Amino acid sequence: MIALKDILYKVTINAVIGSTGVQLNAIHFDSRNIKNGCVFVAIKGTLSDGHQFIDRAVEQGAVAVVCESMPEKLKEGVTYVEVDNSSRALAFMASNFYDNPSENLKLVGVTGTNGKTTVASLLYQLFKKAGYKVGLLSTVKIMVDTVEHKATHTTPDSLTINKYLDEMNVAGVEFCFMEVSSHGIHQHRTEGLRFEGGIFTNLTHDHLDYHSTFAEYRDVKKSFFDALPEKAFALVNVDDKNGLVMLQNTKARKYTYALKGYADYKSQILENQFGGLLLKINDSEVWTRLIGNFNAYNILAIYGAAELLGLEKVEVLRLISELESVSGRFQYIISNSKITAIVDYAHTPDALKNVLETINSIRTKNEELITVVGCGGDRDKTKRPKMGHIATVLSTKVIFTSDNPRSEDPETILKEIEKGVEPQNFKKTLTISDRAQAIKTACQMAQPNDIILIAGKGHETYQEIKGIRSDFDDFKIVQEFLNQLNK
Ligand SMILES: CC(=O)N[C@H]1[C@@H](OP(=O)(O)OP(=O)(O)OC[C@H]2O[C@@H](n3ccc(=O)[nH]c3=O)[C@H](O)[C@@H]2O)O[C@H](CO)[C@@H](O)[C@@H]1O[C@H](C)C(=O)N[C@@H](C)C(=O)N[C@H](CCC(=O)O)C(=O)O
Ligand SMILES: Nc1ncnc2c1ncn2[C@@H]1O[C@H](COP(=O)(O)OP(=O)(O)OP(=O)(O)O)[C@@H](O)[C@H]1O
Ligand SMILES: N[C@H](CCC[C@H](N)C(=O)O)C(=O)O
Ligand SMILES: [Mg+2]
Repeated sequence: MIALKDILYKVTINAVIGSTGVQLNAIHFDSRNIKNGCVFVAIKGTLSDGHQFIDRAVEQGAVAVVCESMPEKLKEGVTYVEVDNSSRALAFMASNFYDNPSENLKLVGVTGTNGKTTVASLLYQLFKKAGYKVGLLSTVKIMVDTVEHKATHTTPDSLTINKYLDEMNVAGVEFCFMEVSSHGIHQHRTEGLRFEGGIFTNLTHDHLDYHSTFAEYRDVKKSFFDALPEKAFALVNVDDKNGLVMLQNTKARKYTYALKGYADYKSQILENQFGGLLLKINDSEVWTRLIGNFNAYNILAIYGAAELLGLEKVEVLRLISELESVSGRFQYIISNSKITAIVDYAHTPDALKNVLETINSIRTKNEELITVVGCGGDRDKTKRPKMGHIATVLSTKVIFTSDNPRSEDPETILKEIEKGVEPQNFKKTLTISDRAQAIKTACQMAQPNDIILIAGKGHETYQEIKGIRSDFDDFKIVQEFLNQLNK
């Protein structure tokens, strides 16, 4: 048990009704989870307003309520705290509740449109190989050193983040790498955490359904760097035109990385093949099993971060050469008849373009490149025609299919993707909304030495159609069809 007043440190309070000495056993922001003795934090969400559920939370046993406006009906014996912003309050309360666990380890946040999972996961791998106890909060999974937990978000809510950081403290974790999504920053999920460093990968088109303009999306990312403390490092990709924008108002120590321009950490691609990349980083050569130009940026980011966190340069280079690719990121198999099937999480126009350009730079021109791709429902619709255009321009054949349509009509999404296809490219395309059928058709069409790219879902092991999630794994499915078809 802990007193309410002990977890309100740093929370901006407007008014209090009742005693802040009340004892609590848990914090909840969803009335459906409330049990006796907890505090309910009412948050204005995107679908509903948590303030509507205050009465229900109190009926279910909440002894305290944190809200942005006092409810009309107050219950005797319950404490009500009015704050400026409930999401921020929740983040500080969560951190206080778990005794500020981010202060007991070195926490590094990775933000940007693409590459967050890759950079965070590779840093986790690298620091594990260097012999440390390490934590990871990522889209793919959460790791408390060697113990794996399921991830539901890229950046979980502040209560979940602090709960896992606390577990990491107990396990003796020294470094934790976490993805910081724009939704996460905007919803104050990372507020109140003490970061040792921040990494910016890039900024391209995504989430313009949630952030109304690109400038707003950029400024949300920037606010993460604005909030870094003086002791922290801010490491940004300056080949991206928004890299320096991220550094404009930060108090943190500023570092840059680049393949093209001038930077503190520089790299050059010496070789780029299916076997991996040969890079020159500052003045040393290093081989990595990761593939594609964009991974040269990811490798450079982890090299810089590892050095800034105190690892020895030569050791970092040696460990980079041992790193394995991240699940669902350019994950590939070569079948018996030499068909290459690649599964990649490219779900933004820029990621799709990068992956296709990488494949085109490696393949010899007489093979086909068959791309199977779709776009998620209940997400930024303006990505759809752009991805349709990119897929058809950069592939020899394209099968449009469903990604996670969620609550939307799959056929409507497919029509919006097709709008981006130029007339001369239509003959390259097929539309098969059933994703398994689309993958099967690609396998049937493929001849020896051809390449199949299955984009958009990467590591995901489900598909969500009309709100129902069923098991679905691109990598397993393509393997099965290639086997079945004796290819
Ligand atoms: C759009 C969005 O970001 N939504 C997130 C948000 O929910 P919301 O604002 O919609 O919540 P709401 O349903 O309106 O409810 C408002 C409040 O009332 C409460 N409530 C609601 C119903 C009830 O009966 N009782 C009750 O108390 C809710 O718990 C909530 O506190 O806050 C929730 C709690 O933190 C999140 O789980 C939820 O993520 C949803 C599931 C989601 O899909 N989010 C995606 C878009 C997301 O966050 N993605 C990013 C990665 C994006 C990327 O970079 O690619 C991520 O970091 O994962
Ligand atoms: N540095 C990069 N620059 C551009 N594209 C990249 C980069 N790294 C990876 N990609 C592409 O973007 C896809 C997603 O990569 P990754 O999962 O690392 O990004 P993310 O930022 O974590 O995405 P999410 O926002 O969904 O969490 C990869 O499958 C690859 O196609
Ligand atoms: N974090 C991203 C992942 C998108 C992955 C794609 N497969 C989809 O479902 O749209 C999002 O929630 O927008
Ligand atoms: Mg991610």
